[in-house]
Amino acid sequence: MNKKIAIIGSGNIGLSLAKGLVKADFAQAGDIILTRRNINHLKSFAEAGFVVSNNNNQAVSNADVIILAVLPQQLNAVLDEISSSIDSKKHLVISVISGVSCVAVREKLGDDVEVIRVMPNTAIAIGQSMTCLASDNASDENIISVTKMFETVGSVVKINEDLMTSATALCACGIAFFLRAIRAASQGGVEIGFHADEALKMAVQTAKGAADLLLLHGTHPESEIDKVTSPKGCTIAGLNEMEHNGFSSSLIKGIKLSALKAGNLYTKES
Ligand SMILES: NC(=O)C1=CN([C@@H]2O[C@H](COP(=O)(O)OP(=O)(O)OC[C@H]3O[C@@H](n4cnc5c(N)ncnc54)[C@H](O)[C@@H]3O)[C@@H](O)[C@H]2O)C=CC1
Ligand SMILES: O=C(O)[C@@H]1CCC=N1
Repeated sequence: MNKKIAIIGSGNIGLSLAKGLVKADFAQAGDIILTRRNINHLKSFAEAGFVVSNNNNQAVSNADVIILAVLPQQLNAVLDEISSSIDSKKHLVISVISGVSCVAVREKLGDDVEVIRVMPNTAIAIGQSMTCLASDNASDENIISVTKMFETVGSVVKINEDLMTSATALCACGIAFFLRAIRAASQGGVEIGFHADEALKMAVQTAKGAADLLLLHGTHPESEIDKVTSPKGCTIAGLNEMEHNGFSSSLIKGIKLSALKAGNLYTKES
């Protein structure tokens, strides 16, 4: 892509995205402007060729695609700051911010600005994001081009905007949920005899294998589980013990709470 990209708010997700886009050869580091209030934190990125700045307006003026990646509670100040530099004919605005509608972004930036909400996860840094995308006013052309952009760094699903907070919980927060499950498995591994480093390696590869089975076979988890659970065997014994202790229920409840929270992270007044 020969368009310039400004990432406004280069923290965890902004930097993961920047790394992923360069790794995927979608953009050159020099075509990505990273902003942050304290650019000392972006030293390694500047050394890697990214343009770094603490001037959001200058970044917006020098870019075509504006990616908003600050925290919800930091957004209003940023929108007020950049609104005069936004040109609806030139700029496409992409927001990765949880719980903020396209309408809310346009209320500050202007009615005719095209806004696309995108919900990636941190695996975007290695091209493995599950990214959900929604918009209420973007042209088909821009939806297609943003879909292609995020497909270079993972899978993309277009959803209705009202499901965006659910996507946040399942996919963006989901990274943490699965990581915690892997950590717990490795802790179990230590208790039954492995050193921590080997237990972690074993748990990680086993989790990867489980996910890949579903991706490559296109099967339902339960059908793969059926292949592991020998009658009167040790898998079903362990699995049922986990269920008696609320394994599925606790994941479901956590995802529901995260989705609820994701919908309440932003207030227009903040
Ligand atoms: N971390 C994640 O896995 C994901 C986060 N998100 C969303 O992305 C947004 C950012 O999340 P994180 O990266 O986790 O937060 P973060 O706190 O790591 O990053 C936010 C960055 O914005 C910078 N910032 C704050 N005010 C600024 C300003 N006025 N000008 C320029 N930079 C400014 C901060 O210095 C910080 O580096 C949030 O809205 C979150 O909901 C979405 C998907 C996944
Ligand atoms: O925890 C959060 O609020 C952000 C949104 C999705 C992932 N991290």
